Amino acid sequence: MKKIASICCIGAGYVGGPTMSVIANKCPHIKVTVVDINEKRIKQWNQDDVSKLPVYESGLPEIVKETRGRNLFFSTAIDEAIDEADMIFISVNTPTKTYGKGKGLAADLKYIELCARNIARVAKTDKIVVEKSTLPVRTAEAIKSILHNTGNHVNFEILSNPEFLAEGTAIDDLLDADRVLIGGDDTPSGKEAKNLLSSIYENWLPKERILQTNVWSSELSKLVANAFLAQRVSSINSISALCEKTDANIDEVANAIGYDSRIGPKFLKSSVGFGGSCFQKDILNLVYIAKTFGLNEVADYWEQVIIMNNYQKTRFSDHMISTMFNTVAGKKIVFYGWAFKKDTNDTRESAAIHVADLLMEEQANIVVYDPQVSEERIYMDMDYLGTRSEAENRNLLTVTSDYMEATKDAHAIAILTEWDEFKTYDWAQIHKNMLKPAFVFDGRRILDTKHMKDLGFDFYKIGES
Ligand SMILES: NC(=O)c1ccc[n+]([C@@H]2O[C@H](COP(=O)([O-])OP(=O)(O)OC[C@H]3O[C@@H](n4cnc5c(N)ncnc54)[C@H](O)[C@@H]3O)[C@@H](O)[C@H]2O)c1
Ligand SMILES: O=c1ccn([C@@H]2O[C@H](COP(=O)(O)OP(=O)(O)O[C@H]3O[C@H](CO)[C@@H](O)[C@H](O)[C@H]3O)[C@@H](O)[C@H]2O)c(=O)[nH]1
Repeated sequence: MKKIASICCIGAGYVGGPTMSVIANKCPHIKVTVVDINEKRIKQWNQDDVSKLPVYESGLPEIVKETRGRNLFFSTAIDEAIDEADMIFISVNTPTKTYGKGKGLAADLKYIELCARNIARVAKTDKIVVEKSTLPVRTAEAIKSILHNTGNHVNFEILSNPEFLAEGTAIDDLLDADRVLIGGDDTPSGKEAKNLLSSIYENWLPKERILQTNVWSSELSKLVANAFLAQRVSSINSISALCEKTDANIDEVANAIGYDSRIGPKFLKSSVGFGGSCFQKDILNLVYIAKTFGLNEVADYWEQVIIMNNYQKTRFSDHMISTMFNTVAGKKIVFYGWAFKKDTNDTRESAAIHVADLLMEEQANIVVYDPQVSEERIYMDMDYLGTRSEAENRNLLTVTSDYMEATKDAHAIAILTEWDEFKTYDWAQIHKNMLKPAFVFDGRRILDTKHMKDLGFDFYKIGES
């Protein structure tokens, strides 16, 4: 078996950056170059101060500091890196299509195709091309077709190696992955490529955790894993609505069912709704694939997970409005948290965006505090929705770095992200600062109901009557 001496990864985002940092760190004998068309992002990856990397992940700065410049490089010289590499990972974004056929459902593969064409144009020696991005089933076929029709007699082996890391715990997830999935052809060269990729992960993971499948099983498993995880969140959130109408408590119900070893305790935390760049996109993709094959019942079944998630976000904002005497116009509402979950600066599909949008439709004045998300990002999220003008967004929503000052004369606080620091705030002081009745809407179930009520708050916690 030949050896891999040089890897190139196209896409220096939330997956490409951390994944390649860990590979480079664990494989000092391999040169790893991460390339991107986004010059600003590459500059950020290369800056001296590793606390300001473009991706905020615990443990990442230390790994980058140790490895960058040794065998880890970030660059915009894409062609050069492709030319030099034995193995090329494609880790570019695959958002939901916003135009044309499959609009709103299918994955937009234009970035993937551009990568494939770039590789086809530049490669002069045989390459293993690895799909790291999440892709619809049979995308590898399309990539293969582009690469095999270049006419320059280079052999390409295409592998699917979807990533399962979750943001906020990316480094731990990579270092101690439950499993690594490698899909590829069962031809001799396909098997050799799978084994070569496997040998990279074997530098730090036990061989039993590295699964080899055919390429389509691998592509489909990624979508299905996310669909199952999201389904658990939507299932528990559907029950949270029922708990609010009865005297049941959603954490007690989750705990009770999670004790059943067949169900298990994880991913049963009720919330204002799941966000993140993957769950919704991947389920929509699954729905689209099912519809394409005429499997409408299958499509409807999975679509319900998203319908329930949208319901949860709307239900939360509707409850805020009805509790505050059916009007929030001109009222100051402080948002604690904007990221889609704690310990990340990623805001894609964050429930906070949708809750803010609905409240702003009612003319509320939103003040956002998030320990990691920038003001620029928050305005980009709101402007992207296109609900109102940029000027109106800036008029109705402001961003603060002072979580305590923000509560002065506020009518309400809504907790949209479960950042640990929110639990340690001086809530007695916050109560003093606010107008009365002082409303707190806990969309993440992080505050103690009795304590908050004892302090005098009008307190609502999702999943509790
Ligand atoms: N974010 C996650 O937690 C996560 C986890 C598992 C899988 N995934 C999947 O991994 C893929 C990447 O996700 P991400 O969150 O890292 O995306 P991202 O948007 O953070 O990063 C993608 C990067 O690719 C670059 N890019 C796009 N086209 C390019 C081209 N032609 N040449 C060079 N660079 C190009 C973009 O500039 C961007 O920096 C997606 O398919 C996603 O579904 C994401
Ligand atoms: O019990 C739970 C668990 C999660 N969430 C929410 O669900 C969303 C997604 O959370 P999580 O899965 O932890 O983060 P992601 O980074 O989106 O990771 C998911 O999506 C990635 C991209 O495909 C996959 O690689 C991961 O395996 C998969 O967990 C977030 O808004 C969470 O707040 C809940 O509300 N309740």
